[in-house]
Amino acid sequence: MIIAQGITKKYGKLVANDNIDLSVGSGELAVLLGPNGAGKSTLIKSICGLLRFEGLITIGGHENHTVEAKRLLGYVPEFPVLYPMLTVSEHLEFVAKAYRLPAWEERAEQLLHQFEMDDKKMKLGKELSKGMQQKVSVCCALLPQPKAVIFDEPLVGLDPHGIRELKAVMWQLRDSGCALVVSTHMIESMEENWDVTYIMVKGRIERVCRREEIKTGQSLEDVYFDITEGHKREETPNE
Ligand SMILES: Nc1ncnc2c1ncn2[C@@H]1O[C@H](COP(=O)(O)OP(=O)(O)OP(=O)(O)O)[C@@H](O)[C@H]1O
Repeated sequence: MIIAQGITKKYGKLVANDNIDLSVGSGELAVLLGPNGAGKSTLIKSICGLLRFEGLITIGGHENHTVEAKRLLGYVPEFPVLYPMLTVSEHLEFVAKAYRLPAWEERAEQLLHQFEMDDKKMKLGKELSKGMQQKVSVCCALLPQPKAVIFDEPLVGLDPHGIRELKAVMWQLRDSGCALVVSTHMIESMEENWDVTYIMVKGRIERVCRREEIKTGQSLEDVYFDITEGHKREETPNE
């Protein structure tokens, strides 16, 4: 569903993404890991069509800058960007109209309820806390029922209920056949349900690891530190 081939992105002389290949199928959850500055957000922005890059990215077989690709793709950015003078309800209405969604109201209600935003519908974007903005951003991305969703650090700023709900939503999306890419530093939060992990270091994919490849007792965190620090963490007696 999401295919990136030979992606190179330079900011001046800095090569932020160096010849990256990534492929995420329908019903697959890919985790994107890497230290600060590894190039994760750059890759995500390229996939979402927000940056110019060298290489080819397709969503459901459509080149990523096309309207067809954009219809299929949902994006939850690292930092939510809301309209300060639109209410929460108006944000969802705006998305519904932009995507020409039929009968979207019930789904919008259900999403807002799921993230405990029922009583915030009339609040303006500028009146929302960071976590509330994040929840609205998630609701807006999911309203058009995308077939592929990219989450950039989605759990940061959410309260425990929001984290639980968003994780549940991700698993539901995956089970319903959606392709997911989740970039995060909160490795533990993804341990339960990942299918493939891409570990980026200095603009390159250093390791692609499928769940079935990791050894019994090995965690995603272990795999990460193996790659980024070149050795396994010493196990503590409690692990
Ligand atoms: N707009 C920009 N102009 C110039 N350099 C940039 C720009 N955006 C990112 N970079 C650089 O590109 C590299 C990759 O940044 P990117 O934000 O993609 O990393 P990241 O893996 O998402 O990091 P983090 O985990 O800290 O969010 C970094 O060296 C960063 O300084």
